[in-house]
Amino acid sequence: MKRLTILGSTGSIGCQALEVIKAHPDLFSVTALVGGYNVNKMAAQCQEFMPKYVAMADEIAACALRKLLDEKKIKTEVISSKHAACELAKLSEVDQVIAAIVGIAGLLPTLAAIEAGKRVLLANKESLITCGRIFMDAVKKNGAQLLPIDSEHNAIFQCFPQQVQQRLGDVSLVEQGVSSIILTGSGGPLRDIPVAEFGDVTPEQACAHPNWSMGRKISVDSATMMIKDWNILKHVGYLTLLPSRSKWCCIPSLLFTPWCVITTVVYWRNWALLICGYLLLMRWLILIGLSQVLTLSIFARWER
Ligand SMILES: NC(=O)C1=CN([C@@H]2O[C@H](COP(=O)(O)OP(=O)(O)OC[C@H]3O[C@@H](n4cnc5c(N)ncnc54)[C@H](OP(=O)(O)O)[C@@H]3O)[C@@H](O)[C@H]2O)C=CC1
Ligand SMILES: CC(=O)[C@@H](O)[C@H](O)COP(=O)(O)O
Repeated sequence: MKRLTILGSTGSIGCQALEVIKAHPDLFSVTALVGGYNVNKMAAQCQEFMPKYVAMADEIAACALRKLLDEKKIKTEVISSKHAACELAKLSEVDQVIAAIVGIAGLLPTLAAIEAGKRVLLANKESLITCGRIFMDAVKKNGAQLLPIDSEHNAIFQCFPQQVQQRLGDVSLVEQGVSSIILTGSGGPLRDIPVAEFGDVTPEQACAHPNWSMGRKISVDSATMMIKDWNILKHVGYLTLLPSRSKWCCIPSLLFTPWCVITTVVYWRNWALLICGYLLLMRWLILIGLSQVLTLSIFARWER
């Protein structure tokens, strides 16, 4: 039984992670949840998953949550200090941490989990974009594991042999025979809107991705294609690849695939190429990460 802390449990990735856990109660259990300000959603999650601890982003949200939990006689301990999320990320009784707080707020709790030597399933792109080298050094120093669970990085990860997967951040992909890596981009909801009309686009339009159901920040990053720049920056930190040392390609004009099925192509020096993608289910990636299998050898029960 793997015991988990979920950072950002009230968000899109967090809720999907809880769906995975709910479908596999014999394999995974929730020890701690961390949310921001969505008190009602957190109360519902506490009622369903009975975590031992919860952290909220501020004391107002924590007080409101304590009140709701008291009414329902739920015993979860609710905290909200400055370091509350970090404390729950490094609990000794926790095996794995899902890092799915959006933005820079996710940095310190994720780093705390790494410093505690946890296996970290990383959705928070921002940590590697801003602090890739620091994070990868901390992974090595503390014997932690970092597994990407956003679609692009997980797809690349799946294309590598196990000896590379186990040494990411500490191995030269060029020396391992990788020639280049291509990301695809769908263009999201604005794909067919001329740039000249972007000024009239509403937040709701920008967040209405035709294929993925994601939080608002990542949806806007996808709609503006900024997400692809983020992803390249993130690769540089995560894979220890400097753009000058390897050919980095992100060619939306060539690989503008509206379906979001193939996310990555890895070219090898021997002319082999490995293509990976997912059928629009973040739950698959989460399950692969949680179950510690590197290939799709586990059958997802909710699909039966
Ligand atoms: N959604 C997806 O399919 C994908 C997401 N990602 C990445 O995963 C991360 C999460 O994305 P997503 O789930 O879409 O985002 P959401 O906006 O849906 O959720 C964000 C989560 O972060 C929490 N949060 C926000 N601010 C704070 C804070 N100050 N302290 C503690 N918690 C906070 C929110 O809490 P609350 O709502 O309670 O305020 C919520 O639980 C992002 O970095 C994104 O780039 C990567 C690949 C795919
Ligand atoms: C689900 C996920 O991880 C996103 O990063 C997604 O891949 C965005 O892709 P598009 O911007 O190409 O739609």
